Amino acid sequence: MDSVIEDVRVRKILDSRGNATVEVDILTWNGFGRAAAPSGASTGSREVVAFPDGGVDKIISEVEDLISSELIGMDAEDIADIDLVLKEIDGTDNYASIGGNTTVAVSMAVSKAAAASYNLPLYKYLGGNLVNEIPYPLGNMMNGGAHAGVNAPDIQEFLIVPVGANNITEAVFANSSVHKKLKELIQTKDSLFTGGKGDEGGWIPNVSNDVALEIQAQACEEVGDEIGIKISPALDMAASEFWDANQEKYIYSQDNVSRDTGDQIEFVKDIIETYNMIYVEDPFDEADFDGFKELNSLVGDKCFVCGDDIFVTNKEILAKGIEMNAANAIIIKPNQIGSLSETYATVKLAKENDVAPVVSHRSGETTDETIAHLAVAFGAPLIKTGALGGERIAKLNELIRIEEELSNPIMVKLDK
Ligand SMILES: O=C(O)[C@@H](CO)OP(=O)(O)O
Ligand SMILES: [Mg+2]
Repeated sequence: MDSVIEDVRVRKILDSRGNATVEVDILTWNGFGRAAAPSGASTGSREVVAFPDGGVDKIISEVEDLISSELIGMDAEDIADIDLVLKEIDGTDNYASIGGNTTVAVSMAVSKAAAASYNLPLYKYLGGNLVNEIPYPLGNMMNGGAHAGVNAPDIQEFLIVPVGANNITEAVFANSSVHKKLKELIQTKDSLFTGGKGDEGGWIPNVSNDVALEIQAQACEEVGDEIGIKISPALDMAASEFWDANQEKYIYSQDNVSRDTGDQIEFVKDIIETYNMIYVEDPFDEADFDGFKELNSLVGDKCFVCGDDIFVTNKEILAKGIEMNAANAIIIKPNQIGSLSETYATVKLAKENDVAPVVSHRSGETTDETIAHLAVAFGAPLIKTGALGGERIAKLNELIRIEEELSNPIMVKLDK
């Protein structure tokens, strides 16, 4: 009774890139939940459709009433049924008619309303009372590729993990210190640097991929020494973005080099070993399961080899990856798959097979903090949500609040 849905509101709001997205309010008899959908720039081709033609305006004018007339009277606790109803309203297998961004925002808002109806925070409502592990934040330090301008490195994200941090506050401040240090280091290598930042708040240096890797490692070491904890470098290469299917090569335009899959395996392995990378995401094109498999067999014991565009939070595609042993980690982005229950099914399959779920933001974000709760509820070892910028710190600061609320919080144990 407490969680019966009484009202559904959908509105058009801004995201961090200045594009339109949806925000959904769900009112129950005794609670309220609000969630907004993010959006990607380097999207996997098998992600569900974000919005149909007509965009958010079509959702407001044509879809809001359809959704609210179905959902009002349903119990927000019945998230699996609600997600099915949304799928039925949509009627396609990839949310092409009402948009996965619409359905994911409804799905998350419904769960938040259900939690609020019983006066529980979302992480506790979903994860249970015994949940006490905090994920390490993968902080975004420098941006290239589709998240930056023309003269930036081809590698999309130079990330770090403060693996020695004892709590989330120490972790997020370690990340912001490395971000500050990198500003100084970039200035020594790039005389034209104006302090420009990419979509996720990382700096955009006008340097080669190699120089970026070097200063990334230097910043980790110097700040790590200053504050007395280990900080490890990590990458999201987003390699689908610079894979040329005709030439069958990875094109590094900033360095004037192209690499076939064999060269790419060697190149990435070498980077991982030289810099002790703890995590590398999308080192190959989304269709290159064999490249993933080979790299995972070479370095999977010491590095998270993580699939984003290759798996798109899709349980069936992950099953193929598990069968091939293509990766030991998977990016979890609820809007790639369109609902909370489908997201959970993928997380469950990953965990059952020792594939680490890494809950992630998108490059276009809002101040919605839901993924902080999902990461804790799912027991994710890592959360990827930037380091700075209002829409990024919304999640990081929420993790600080969650940690404060827990009676016996611990940082999750990383097995790399
Ligand atoms: O590639 C990624 O992992 C994400 C987030 O960092 O970018 P986008 O949202 O553009 O897909
Ligand atoms: Mg990625």
